[in-house]
Amino acid sequence: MRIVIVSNRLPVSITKDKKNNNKFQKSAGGLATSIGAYTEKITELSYTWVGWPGIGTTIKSEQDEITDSLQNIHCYPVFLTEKEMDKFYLGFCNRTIWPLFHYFPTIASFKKEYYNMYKSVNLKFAKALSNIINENEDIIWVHDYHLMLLPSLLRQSYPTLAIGFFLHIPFPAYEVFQLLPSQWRIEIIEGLLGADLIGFHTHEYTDNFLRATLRFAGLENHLGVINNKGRLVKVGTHPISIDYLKFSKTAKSPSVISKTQEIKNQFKNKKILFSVDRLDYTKGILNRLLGFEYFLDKYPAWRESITLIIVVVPSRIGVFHYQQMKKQIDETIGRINGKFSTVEWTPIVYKFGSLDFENLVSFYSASDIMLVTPLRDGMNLVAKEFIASKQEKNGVLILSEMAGSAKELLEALIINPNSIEEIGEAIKKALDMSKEEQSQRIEKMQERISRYNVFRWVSDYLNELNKTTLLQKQMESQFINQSIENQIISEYAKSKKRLIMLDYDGTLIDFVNSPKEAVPTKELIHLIHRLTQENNTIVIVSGRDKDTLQQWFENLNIAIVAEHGAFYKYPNSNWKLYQNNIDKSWKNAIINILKLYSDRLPGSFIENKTFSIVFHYRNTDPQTQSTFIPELNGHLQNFVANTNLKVHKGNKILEIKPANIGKHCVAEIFNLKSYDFMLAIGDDYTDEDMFKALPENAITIKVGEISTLAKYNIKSPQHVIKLLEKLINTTVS
Ligand SMILES: Nc1ncnc2c1ncn2[C@@H]1O[C@H](COP(=O)(O)OP(=O)(O)O[C@H]2O[C@H](CO)[C@@H](O)[C@H](O)[C@H]2O)[C@@H](O)[C@H]1O
Ligand SMILES: O=P(O)(O)OC[C@H](O)CO
Repeated sequence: MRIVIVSNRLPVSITKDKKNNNKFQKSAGGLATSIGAYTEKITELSYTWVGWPGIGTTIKSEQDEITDSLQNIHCYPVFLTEKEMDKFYLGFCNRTIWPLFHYFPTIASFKKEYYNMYKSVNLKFAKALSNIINENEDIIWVHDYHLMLLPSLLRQSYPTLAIGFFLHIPFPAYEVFQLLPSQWRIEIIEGLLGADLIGFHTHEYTDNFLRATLRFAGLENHLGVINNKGRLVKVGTHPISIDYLKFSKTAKSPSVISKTQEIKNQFKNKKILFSVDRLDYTKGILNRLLGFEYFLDKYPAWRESITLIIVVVPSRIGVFHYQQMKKQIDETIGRINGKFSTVEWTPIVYKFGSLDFENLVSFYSASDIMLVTPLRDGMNLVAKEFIASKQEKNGVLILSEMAGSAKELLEALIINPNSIEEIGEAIKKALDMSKEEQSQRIEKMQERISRYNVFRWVSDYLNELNKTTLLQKQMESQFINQSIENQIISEYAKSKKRLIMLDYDGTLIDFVNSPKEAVPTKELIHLIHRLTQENNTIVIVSGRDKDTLQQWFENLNIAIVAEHGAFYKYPNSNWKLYQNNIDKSWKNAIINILKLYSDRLPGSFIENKTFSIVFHYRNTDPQTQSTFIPELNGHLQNFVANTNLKVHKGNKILEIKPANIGKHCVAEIFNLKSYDFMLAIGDDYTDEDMFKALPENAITIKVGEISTLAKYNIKSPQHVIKLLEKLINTTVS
């Protein structure tokens, strides 16, 4: 078993040294830090990490050299050209998705050329992976917003491959996701649904994704499991964490203890406020500075007794808004320092660059207050790293409620980062907090992060992925397999007189938006015609009205059962009523109720059949359906209580009909004993009546995965058609 981690960026980036030799440098950012912490200690699985090596060479010999050297550190490169990086990485990833998913829609750019390049780079990753994938051995774990189309691209070639996807940034609310052009947003959702497990940091992001899936792809979920055309996809919350022990041990190491002391000495008699981020407008660095200014203005007694150390690592400098942010940060720091500095004191100490690990932990450890103020952040690891480094259990974390980590680090001082006052007042509150309270709060947070560390995160995620693939296999085992199919074909071939009962919608043809559009294709008519050529009685057993069925199948030599059994006709004969005196007096009352609801639910309509009434809601807003339909169903159920009517919930319909009308009628209409082969296929609740009424030797098949009275399940109408074709071809050959 091998785990293949796929992310845009490899954990190392290659740069050139002065002699033009390749030099490896650790990649910055949360994804590389968190997954890197896991791969550093990985023992139970072998692994390969696939991604961009930070260099855009197109020279084959150079690429080969890089590929070879990366192999030693379990990495496999996907080379992206400068043009690809420009339109894919700086373009769609960081000018479209990043701002949009972080709720900055006004700076998001919606350029088609960016999206086209995004598609083509995702395809490039899929092709690169095809060089190394072993479908039966590998688990593929795709990471982050750069590669949201990749899961379904892989799924097309590898139907049984275990694929996980994790999004490191927020998945936004429906209204924000909706801002993407319609084709892009549906392709993104479908792209993600190629995975077996889709993970998010918080329940909020999970809910947002499930809502978008319902609205834009019409797919419902049951406890986070989506059935995507016969494939199960689990959507779940997996809050990422850190290597707690690495931080806590390093904080206690002699060299860090001594560095911590050095920092404290450097800022003697001053409280240290600390912050560290990638340069990003989402991180709320400006508001943090303004909050500090507010504090210094409002509490002048603290001046000269407090210093803010702010470290910002360069990031995505090719995007305008990042350059602009850098400029604003520089100017604001200059202005605040100009306003408050004295000969002996500079309020803000600013480093634009990276800190190595020991220095980072020393600063966490030395600081009294940590400021984490993102305007929006998927999780934010910095907050957790600070807590893990606080081995003396002193210090206060000020944390934005817009960070995913605020859902877990409840003992932090939680602030709204848009409020300069809240940031400033939180600094004051932190300074006033007793040592005892600081220690109690930190201890609780440490307990949580040490337990739920990055290794636990990985193992929980992989367990969940494994469970989902097992669930899928379990579901698959219900379906007709090759040996059952062979058995059916052989029984068919041996038999002399056959009765084949086929439901129509959802069995021979997929559901469509308007029932009138579900006209049988020429191919389907031809198939049924060929079926009737043999010693077969073919019956279409449908809930549709008799006139429609008559019109669609008029030239075929088949029997038809219409309106779920209210009417029937044998081949080449006239329609008959299954029962005389069927009561219709109830219909107006039901129609009046349904009209009230239909007026309130745009897209719904009422179908008035001879003996039943159907409320169709396929084309209505999926979100509204979830509250509206149970309400209507409840109303109807109460209304029909103590009558001989029944309300049935079908595929995006509610149908009201007399209880004694049903597809069980096939057992009476046809002389079942005269047939030596009986096959019934249907997808609907009404087909269960047919399955139940047939004798033990009948072959009954349900379309879809739902539990059923039928002997077997089959995946889809397309599979039904294939099975019927095989039956014909068997006897013909
Ligand atoms: N100046 C500096 N010097 C040295 N190290 C520095 C540094 N600035 C930042 N770092 C390190 O880089 C990492 C940053 O991770 P974050 O989670 O804070 O944000 P990021 O946006 O990169 O990650 C994305 O992925 C992570 C993981 O899923 C999510 O938490 C987050 O919301 C999402 O945006 C931390 O490990 C931090 O220590
Ligand atoms: O530097 P980037 O653009 O690869 O971003 C790194 C962050 O971890 C993104 O999640």
